[in-house]
Amino acid sequence: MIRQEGVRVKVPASTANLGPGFDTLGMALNLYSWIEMKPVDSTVFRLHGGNLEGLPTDKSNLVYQVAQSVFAEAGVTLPELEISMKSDIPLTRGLGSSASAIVGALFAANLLIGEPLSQAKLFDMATALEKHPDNVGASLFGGIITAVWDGTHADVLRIEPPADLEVLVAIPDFQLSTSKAREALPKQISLQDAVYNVSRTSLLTAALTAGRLDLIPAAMRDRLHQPYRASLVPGMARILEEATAHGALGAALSGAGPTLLCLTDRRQGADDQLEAFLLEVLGEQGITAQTMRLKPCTMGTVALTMESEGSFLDYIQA
Ligand SMILES: Nc1ncnc2c1ncn2[C@@H]1O[C@H](COP(=O)(O)OP(=O)(O)O)[C@@H](O)[C@H]1O
Ligand SMILES: N[C@@H](CCOP(=O)(O)O)C(=O)O
Repeated sequence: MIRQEGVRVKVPASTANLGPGFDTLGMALNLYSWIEMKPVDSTVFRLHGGNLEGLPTDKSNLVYQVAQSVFAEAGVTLPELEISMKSDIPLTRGLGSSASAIVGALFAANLLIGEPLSQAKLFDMATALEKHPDNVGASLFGGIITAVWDGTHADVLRIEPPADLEVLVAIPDFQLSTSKAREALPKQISLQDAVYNVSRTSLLTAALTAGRLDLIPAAMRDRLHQPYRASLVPGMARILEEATAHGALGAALSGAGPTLLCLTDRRQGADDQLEAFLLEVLGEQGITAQTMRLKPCTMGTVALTMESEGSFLDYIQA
């Protein structure tokens, strides 16, 4: 059954790794993108807002391509689509814009044709496209996720974020593609560094599950990827080293960067001092950055009602 009236979905941004959990931990954030998809006679794209500037408006667009992969999997032919998008997630900054586009497209396309594919299937497809499960898992399921990918199938467990956990991000004014930041990584690491990360990822996962924010400073440290990416984000090494002295529970590169992320405890209210520190360190390197105070998003991707009379933009701005 094809929904001729179309569908609308809302997808959260995500931060991957949380420091040590490279390619396995992800957390959804209360920053969103929206996609509307309708069957039409001739494909058209409506991209709203500055974050989507420059993206393709033809059938090479990622969202169109991903939607077609859902239709192919379900044995449905639907080559012409009207796709409207708006996103508050800055592009190529380490806040999961590509994952939100992939997950939103999979979710919307599946909804448009009556949901023949399960959530687990959508997650496998999303991970195969994104190549790692952390961002797509968080955007699809919400909250904090820990996931593994065997190349075909992804297993995931969702963790409810601790109530007092908050997030401060500094988003530098330059883009850093995930592929470039992955090229900086070594092919091999020492057993000592592997143990360093396995132990901290385990502790961080357990601490988040148990709401033990006091364990985050010890757990949120990494030797697998951040040291190799530090030269790509000037100021990052100092921020990771000193953020806890300025009120953070822990600091990390958000995903592949360049955004820097601090976890904070709402009860400590240290954000002003921490924000000033982040901006000062980046500023010393000649980098201007935008800060955002965010929260973990407990919801994953959700369908929005199409009953409203208003346009896509009226609807999402209401
Ligand atoms: N809404 C969208 N529609 C189409 N492509 C998108 C969309 N959002 C992101 N992308 C693609 O994803 C790329 C960014 O992915 P990536 O380098 O992994 O950074 P990020 O950390 O933002 O996910 C963009 O350059 C663009 O090609
Ligand atoms: N685990 C990946 C996460 C990339 O996240 P993104 O938001 O930068 O796409 C990595 O660290 O490469």
